[in-house]
Amino acid sequence: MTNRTPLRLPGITELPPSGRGMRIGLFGGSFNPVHEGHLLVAEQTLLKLELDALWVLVTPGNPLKDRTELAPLEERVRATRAMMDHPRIKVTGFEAAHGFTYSWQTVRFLTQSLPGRKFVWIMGADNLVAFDRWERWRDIAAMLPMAIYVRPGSNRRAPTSLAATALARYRIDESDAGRLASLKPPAWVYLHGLTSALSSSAIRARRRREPLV
Ligand SMILES: Nc1ncnc2c1ncn2[C@@H]1O[C@H](COP(=O)(O)OP(=O)(O)OP(=O)(O)O)[C@@H](O)[C@H]1O
Ligand SMILES: O=C(O)c1ccc[n+]([C@@H]2O[C@H](COP(=O)([O-])O)[C@@H](O)[C@H]2O)c1
Repeated sequence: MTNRTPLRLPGITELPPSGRGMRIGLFGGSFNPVHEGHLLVAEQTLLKLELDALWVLVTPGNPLKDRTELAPLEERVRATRAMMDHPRIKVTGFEAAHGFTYSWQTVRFLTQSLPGRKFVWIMGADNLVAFDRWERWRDIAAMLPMAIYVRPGSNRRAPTSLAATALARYRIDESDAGRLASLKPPAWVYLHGLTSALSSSAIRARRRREPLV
């Protein structure tokens, strides 16, 4: 008998199973374009959550964002792979191939198809502010633990946002972040650490002003 579950996710290669169940961070994003703030979140959460791997999910399109300026998925996947060249990081655009629009679909698919893995949802503090507008956000919180990473501009609003307040009793102390992946959801942590003020929208705005940059 083997506990290896074959992965059928395009762009993700199988990793060796570990005795305690592999801990995998899911870091979804538009990456339009990718920047060093994304890399910072990826590296810091790998470390602080004691993850074995981080899967970067390049979305076909955030359902809450305007898509006028959205670069093609393949282009965003390619640039994100180049930026996140790290042995524990896998970058994939698999949500598009499955026709997933909402994160709850991705989370349900992964947690059901790979029950031996311990998944954690990762997002910046700005997304906690808007989390109550996500489709089936309470179901997401009930399906897997979540880690919120500090982000300049959102740190005052995020901890008192509607979703943070609704989920307040499930918040764990940052000193326990290494245990988060093993906790039964709902469970979440607000992570502090190195910060980056970079944003894709600011980069796009600069490119519009200075097209040759
Ligand atoms: N500088 C940053 N610090 C912390 N988290 C970040 C930072 N930039 C992006 N993130 C997080 O990374 C994920 C992907 O972000 P995304 O691709 O939307 O980039 P963005 O810079 O937020 O884009 P935009 O400015 O267009 O909203 C999100 O969870 C977001 O909160
Ligand atoms: O499912 C939703 O309703 C939903 C709403 C907003 C954002 N998301 C997801 O959140 C992740 C971060 O999005 P973004 O655009 O902030 O990088 C990305 O995986 C999106 O698909 C998901």
